Amino acid sequence: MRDRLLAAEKVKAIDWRDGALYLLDQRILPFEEKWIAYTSAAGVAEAIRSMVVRGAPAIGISAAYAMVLSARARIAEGCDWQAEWEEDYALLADSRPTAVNLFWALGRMRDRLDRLKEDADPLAALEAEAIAIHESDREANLTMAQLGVDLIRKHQGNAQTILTHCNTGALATGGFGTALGVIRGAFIEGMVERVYADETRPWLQGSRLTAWELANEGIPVTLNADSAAAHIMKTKGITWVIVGADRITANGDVANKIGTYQLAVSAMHHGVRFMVVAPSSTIDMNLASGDDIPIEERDGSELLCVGGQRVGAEVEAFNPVFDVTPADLIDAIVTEKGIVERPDTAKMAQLMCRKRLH
Ligand SMILES: CSC[C@@H](O)[C@@H](O)C(=O)COP(=O)(O)O
Repeated sequence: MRDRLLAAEKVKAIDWRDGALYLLDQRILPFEEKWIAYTSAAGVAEAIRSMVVRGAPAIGISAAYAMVLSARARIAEGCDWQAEWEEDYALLADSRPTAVNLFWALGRMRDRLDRLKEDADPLAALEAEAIAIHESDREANLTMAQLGVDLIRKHQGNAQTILTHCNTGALATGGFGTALGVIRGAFIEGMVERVYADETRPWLQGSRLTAWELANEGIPVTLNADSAAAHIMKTKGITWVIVGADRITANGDVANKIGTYQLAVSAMHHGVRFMVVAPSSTIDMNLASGDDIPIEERDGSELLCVGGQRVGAEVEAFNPVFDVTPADLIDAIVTEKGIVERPDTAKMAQLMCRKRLH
């Protein structure tokens, strides 16, 4: 299955070459495929903030490369380059608050620098670390896809009708996706009849990105309004809701794109299984529960305007872009270290002690 999964890796959103970070501009997909080259950490921080690049793992990978760009520029400037590198670190850490992969990747880059032998080349070491972070996310996607497919097979086998939310595919990761990776794997194995993709208001990751990724590969996909999800669960024979995550806490609570929580409540009501797929870099064992997760609120204009055109009345808009699904609504969390069914604090702690399966 691994080879067939690798052959399905067609789209990518992040490219590190010729000493620059290239990002596929996700603000204008699916109408235009435009790559932007970044050569400074400040540029990458702005790309994360403005969502040129988005999705928890992709944000972390981009930040890691940004720290290489920072080191190159700061070393060239001379003086106390590490102090200025720390300023870039803080700038990146401030770009988006919810996805913990950002802080995890930045932490790994700083650790690499701290462990550096005196005569070692810091730039080469940081670049190797960023590439390792990128590669290991790609590997994690492959492992999670295989584990997720096995889990589906264990419960129901073929003929899955799956509902998903946001975009968790190649555009959001270093490989071919977390939740969308499992869906891709299940399709390759002949197990998927149809995928329902929530449009994911207000940024439309579902209609612009997920529908585009799935349609490009010939995976049967139907787009629906977020508010149609409960009706679809009731009438369309949904077997699984499969989503990604931006931060999972020590008790198994999951922060993900706004609207995920109501999907989990609905899934429980309709007896539909609920799977979360995320690499261990998304797990934050420092937070006891989802109540502690900082939830990003973005500008109200994202709600009040569509395609740059004002559609809402002249009122204030509240735009939290993530929510927290409590662990007791989740059937399984699939990671590259293994699967946790019916997550709780003890099971999450056991999972984090395990080695990666690849
Ligand atoms: C593999 S991506 C998992 C999550 O990052 C994804 O579901 C999500 O919520 C992305 O939010 P976004 O605001 O588009 O960065």
